[in-house]
Amino acid sequence: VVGGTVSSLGEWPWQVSLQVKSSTQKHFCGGSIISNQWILTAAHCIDNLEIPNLWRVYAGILKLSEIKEDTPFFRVQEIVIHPQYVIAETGYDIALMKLDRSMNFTDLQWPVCLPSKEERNTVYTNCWVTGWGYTKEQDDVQDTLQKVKIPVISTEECQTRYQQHMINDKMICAGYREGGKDACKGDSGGPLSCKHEEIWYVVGIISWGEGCARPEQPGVYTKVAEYADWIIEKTA
Ligand SMILES: Cc1c(O)cccc1C(=O)Nc1cccc2ccc(C(=N)N)cc12
Repeated sequence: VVGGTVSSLGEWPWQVSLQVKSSTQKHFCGGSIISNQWILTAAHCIDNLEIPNLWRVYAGILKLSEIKEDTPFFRVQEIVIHPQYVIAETGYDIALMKLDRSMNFTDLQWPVCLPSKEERNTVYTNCWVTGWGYTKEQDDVQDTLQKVKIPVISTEECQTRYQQHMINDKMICAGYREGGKDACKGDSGGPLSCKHEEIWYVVGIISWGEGCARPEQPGVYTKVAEYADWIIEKTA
């Protein structure tokens, strides 16, 4: 996250760190708890890492340095990638991870609400991006979960900022015209969380952007409401 501040423990209880255990173990992407057995993330996080057993899901964490050998994690039993996904920039950048066991909810690990298809036209005015990703384009993963408030912008404004791309109606964009605040590499798969009538929804999934926090280059997110039916079908 660029231009953000540190979060407090339990502030974003649906945020998880998706880590890959190979010869080493490291944070790869963010994700959101949407039920006691399913994590919502970005399909591009899984590129060439489709083997469920590689992944470890850490919930209820604020600092990545908290994670030790004996820190509990969830294994992944199944990975579901949207069938139309190719690369983040052309959309369908959405995936689901089924946990190997049901998660007990606590104050520190708790699901976020999914926006329904009917809420596709809701105007969200209180949206935040969270993650352990880069704080500038050439950076590294951060230790403490960061947060930053970012306004949603219209699809037409977003399309004018990305002339070389097709911003379709299954994408949602957020950013400041002057830049300075944005998601970045390492935040991918994490939520664009919006509070609407006292309830938090995962309105977007951190997907892509030209650089990070550049002026007139907003962040592009997978618009979760457009995939409500797909998510319900796959997690039933
Ligand atoms: C290609 C690249 C890097 O190598 C390092 C940092 C950023 C980038 C980059 O161009 N964009 C990105 C690469 C990977 C994930 C990203 C997620 C969000 C955003 C965003 N701005 N909302 C940009 C991303």
